[in-house]
Amino acid sequence: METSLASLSPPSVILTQDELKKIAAYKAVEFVESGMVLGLGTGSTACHAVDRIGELLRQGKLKNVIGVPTSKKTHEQALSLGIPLSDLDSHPVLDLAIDGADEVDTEMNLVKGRGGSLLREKMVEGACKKFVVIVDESKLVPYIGGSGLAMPVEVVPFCWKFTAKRLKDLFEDCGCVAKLRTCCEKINKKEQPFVTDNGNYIVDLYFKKDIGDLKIASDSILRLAGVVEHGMFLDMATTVIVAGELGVTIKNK
Ligand SMILES: O=C[C@H](O)[C@H](O)[C@H](O)COP(=O)(O)O
Repeated sequence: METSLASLSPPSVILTQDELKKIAAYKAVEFVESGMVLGLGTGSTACHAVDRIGELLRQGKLKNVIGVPTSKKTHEQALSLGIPLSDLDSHPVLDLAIDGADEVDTEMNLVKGRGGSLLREKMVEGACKKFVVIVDESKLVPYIGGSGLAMPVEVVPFCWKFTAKRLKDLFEDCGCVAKLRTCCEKINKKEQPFVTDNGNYIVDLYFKKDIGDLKIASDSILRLAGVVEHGMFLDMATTVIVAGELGVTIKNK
């Protein structure tokens, strides 16, 4: 694993989190070449990368790029920018994907899916030769789950409470709390489940302690009937670009 510092001089003004996301995104788009088939990520950081790809295509600085979006939202964004689109059925091997993450640990393992797009992201990014992750420095954690925020699990709606209970029981020793994700829309003052692009629900897991061996944790979650996928992306990122107040760090596998 090699770590290098890109040449970005320390800013004289404090940058906002969104400006840092944009810096990481633009840096990642430098890896894009004409003729590539690209996985297009989802979320506020990936959105900057998709915008930039659209801009370079419009300017003629990139040509013949094809995008495979990881969500309906990114599909819409890419369409509006005139990026030619395809899917995994037609392009089962992609050259490069660029996407954000909710957490990045010291081994470049990720938590993704706080925006609800983890399943399509894992399918698309798992089919890429290179997967470039773009984050601002707030996403760096010492271990997965270390932010204290959600580790999302996509589950089928059928008896979701049963599945949520089994997920919680799996991680009882870590003080796990399992919560159904809801959306802002209420019907008769009642909160409604957040529904993914695939028609599923999300159960968010919160841990009080380190969950230990991530491969074991991953396998035990995936063994539960009712679980579709989880938001741990283990050993998938090939490059992580981190934008922080002191500049951009690029870490390669
Ligand atoms: O489902 C959402 C995706 O995994 C996003 O890549 C992740 O949540 C990071 O999003 P953002 O760049 O908005 O922080």
